[in-house]
Amino acid sequence: MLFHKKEKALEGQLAGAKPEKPRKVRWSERREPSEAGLERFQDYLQTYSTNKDHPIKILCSFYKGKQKKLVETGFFLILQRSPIWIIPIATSNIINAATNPDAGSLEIILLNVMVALLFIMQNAGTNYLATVAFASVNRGIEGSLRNAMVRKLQQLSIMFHKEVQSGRLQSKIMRDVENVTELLNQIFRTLFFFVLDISVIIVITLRKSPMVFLFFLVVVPFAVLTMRAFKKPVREKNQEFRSEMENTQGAVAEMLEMIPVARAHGLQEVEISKMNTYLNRIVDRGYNLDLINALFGAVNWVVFQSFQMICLAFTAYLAVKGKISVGEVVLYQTYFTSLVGQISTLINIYPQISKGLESVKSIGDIMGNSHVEENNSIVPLGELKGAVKFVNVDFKYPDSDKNTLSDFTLDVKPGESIALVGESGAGKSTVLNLLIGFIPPVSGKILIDGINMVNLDINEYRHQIAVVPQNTILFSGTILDNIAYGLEHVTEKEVMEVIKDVGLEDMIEKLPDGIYTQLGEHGDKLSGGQRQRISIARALIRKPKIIVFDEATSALDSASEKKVQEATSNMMKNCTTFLVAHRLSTIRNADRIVAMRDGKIVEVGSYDELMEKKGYFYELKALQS
Ligand SMILES: Nc1ncnc2c1ncn2[C@@H]1O[C@H](COP(=O)(O)OP(=O)(O)OP(=O)(O)O)[C@@H](O)[C@H]1O
Repeated sequence: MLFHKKEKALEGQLAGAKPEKPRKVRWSERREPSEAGLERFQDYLQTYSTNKDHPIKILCSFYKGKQKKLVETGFFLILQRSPIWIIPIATSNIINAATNPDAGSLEIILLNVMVALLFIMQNAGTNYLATVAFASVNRGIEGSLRNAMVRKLQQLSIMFHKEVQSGRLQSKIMRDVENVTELLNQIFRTLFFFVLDISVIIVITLRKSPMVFLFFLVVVPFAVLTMRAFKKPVREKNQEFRSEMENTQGAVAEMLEMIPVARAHGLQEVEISKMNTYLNRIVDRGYNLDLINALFGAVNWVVFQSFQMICLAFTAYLAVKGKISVGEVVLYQTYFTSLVGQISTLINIYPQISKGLESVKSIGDIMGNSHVEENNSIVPLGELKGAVKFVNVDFKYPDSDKNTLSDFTLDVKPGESIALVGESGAGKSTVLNLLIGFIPPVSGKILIDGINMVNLDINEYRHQIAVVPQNTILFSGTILDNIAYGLEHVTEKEVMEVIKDVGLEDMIEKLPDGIYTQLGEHGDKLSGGQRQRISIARALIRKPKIIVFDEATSALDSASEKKVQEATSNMMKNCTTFLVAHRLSTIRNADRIVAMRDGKIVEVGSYDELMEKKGYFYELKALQS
């Protein structure tokens, strides 16, 4: 956008910043090219549609095209892990050499120390290389998965977005993807190490002493299960504590939201005592958790050490009987610890694995959702003229048992202004939603410049219309960013013109940064009326051929509204206007007023015609005056 350069310069001046030195591009800045992102998006859609109930298959497909990196990661992980298997062997050899000294003992000790040191040293490098290779795969999956979800959310119908809480969608994009990344990490690292360690230990033990192998086969599962039994109460208390924390988190969020309401009604103490109940419960649960952690931690330690002593007793017995060497006693002791540790870790991460698999499924609520807005693009629209024709349109919301709109027929010429009036729930916003293409008619058709809307490229159409919604939506950015939202070529003069049209020039002049003033989140620093005017300016600057106002001036006082109307009337001569307003004086200048009741058109005519007719519109007007 033309203004961005200037804005950056302005920021630089304010901060007194020096020009930055060229620097190396970091991983986080290496963006996936958009075609690759699109290809990956298609892959994810395909995966989620064909493997709906198979999270493991979905998970495997995330690695598509990354096999080379995975092999590289595996190679470095094996090297990284190798000291764990080599050190006990070297230690065993050294102890054997030391306990049975002869002429070659010192050489054996030196050689084993050197080999062990070599394996230890390489760990630093291979650990780093494994992490780099693995992180690039996993972070890549994390990024492209979020990217695909964002793309899909932009495609899902407005009805879907109205029905699903935005908080749930946010949690899917952030928390669920995080769980999946964690799962990928766990699966690859923990499972890989588990399989490697167990295989190496089995092979070495089987070759050296089948008797010790049999002992491991019986005692290791027994040790793991006993330790697990003692851990169960700790896990349960942990879960209770976690769920209490989650409840409290929800309550804190609600309390923060309610602060203005509570303050306005003098209910601070009620809120404090409500929160105290939650906070006290956390204290109790936390205290119980600490006690049980300490108690069972100690019991667990005792069980583990006892089993180690059993293992030591058994291998020492074999050594006394001359079946194994003293060094091998140490070797098997280390392997025993490693086996018990590995199996326990695997069991402990099981909840994390099942949480991750749940998240893989939960992401499917977005990726596998079929409520996508249809865009047939059969007939090119070209330059929009603004003719709109509703022909016998019926509409029914999916969960509703009766039609919201019935037999709605209206022929609107280019440049005409139409006001929709009627009681709350009459169906006015539904007509506007149909016109924008947010919802399709159940029967009947809508023609835009004579073309059935279902055959249009809906994006091409929407680029030529503008909508001022009931609830003004601003984003954190400058006033300029908010007005020129999505437009690439806008001049300062054009922005200032629309600002003048909506009567915001006085306010902007008083701001030290003018149109470059940063708005807070959702434009919180502005009044309702100011926000609405920015929203109108955003629509006007697009020079649309059809403009839709849904209660767009409700937050303005009558004088401001009149000013906005006068200023925008010139511009609106060139475009078809659809307007919904509860304040009936607002629609006085509309070419035609369409009065609606229960989803049907009751009357159509100019303001004077309808007032003269003394019908439904006249009654509505009388109620307001
Ligand atoms: N997503 C939805 N699902 C089911 N019913 C809906 C949905 N949105 C609106 N309705 C129903 O459709 C009817 C028409 O709603 P609409 O919002 O079009 O009325 P309106 O005339 O614009 O009302 P208001 O002036 O209060 O904005 C109402 O009865 C409403 O309850």
